[in-house]
Amino acid sequence: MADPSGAAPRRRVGLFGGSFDPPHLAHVALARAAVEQLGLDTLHVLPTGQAWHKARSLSPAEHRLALARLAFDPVPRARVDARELRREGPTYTIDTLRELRREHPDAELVLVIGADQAEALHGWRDSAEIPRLATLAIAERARPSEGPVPFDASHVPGGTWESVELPPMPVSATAIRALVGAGEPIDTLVPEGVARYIDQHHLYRSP
Ligand SMILES: Nc1ncnc2c1ncn2[C@@H]1O[C@H](COP(=O)(O)OP(=O)(O)OP(=O)(O)O)[C@@H](O)[C@H]1O
Ligand SMILES: O=C(O)c1ccc[n+]([C@@H]2O[C@H](COP(=O)([O-])O)[C@@H](O)[C@H]2O)c1
Repeated sequence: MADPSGAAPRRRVGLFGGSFDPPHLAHVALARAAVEQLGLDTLHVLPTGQAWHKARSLSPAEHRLALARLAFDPVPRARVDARELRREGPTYTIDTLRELRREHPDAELVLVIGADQAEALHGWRDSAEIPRLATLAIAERARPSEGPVPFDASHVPGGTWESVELPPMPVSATAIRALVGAGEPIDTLVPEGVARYIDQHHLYRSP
């Protein structure tokens, strides 16, 4: 229905961040579902720079950026945004939200995350400010051996969110790295171009 005030609807600008080491089919499905279901005008796909919250060090930025482009360039309205890879120091989503708020002062920002990250969100830098800058959109995440992660909404700062419906896809980048290390195929788990790039650059062959 048209807004009776005649005001144009606010643009919805999405953010979807991750280590993407490597990006896999659940990431791509989540990005597509977010664009469609949330009515996003744009989705910034943000490979993480320095992941302060992960124990292992990530693959070099140039590889993760190339892999992200191969995976997400075909997703309508998604654009791979390298700002977190270029930023000095640890990556905090709040910094990216503040930048995008300045760049899109009239838009609604929508932060897209999997349920596992939503449950950890209270531990993120300046987590209480996040729901003031962005609407949260949360996708269920399947565990490899069980059903979807039961999502506990009490963890969401601010208490409100939208959901992104995704068929359970029990795939993780950790499992893909392990398969490559063991010489097993990964073609059913990642986009074709991603599998080819991993092979050509000998990524993930040793732990
Ligand atoms: N299978 C999945 N289903 C739903 N969401 C997912 C899935 N895999 C990753 N995500 C979400 O995508 C975002 C980026 O995830 P990330 O790049 O860390 O992938 P990952 O598979 O969890 O990696 P790793 O195994 O290295 O921790 C996070 O918000 C995460 O919750
Ligand atoms: O801002 C933080 O403190 C923060 C803490 C943990 C994770 N994040 C972001 O959450 C996104 C998903 O993280 P991950 O670990 O699933 O790759 C990615 O964009 C990270 O930068 C952000």
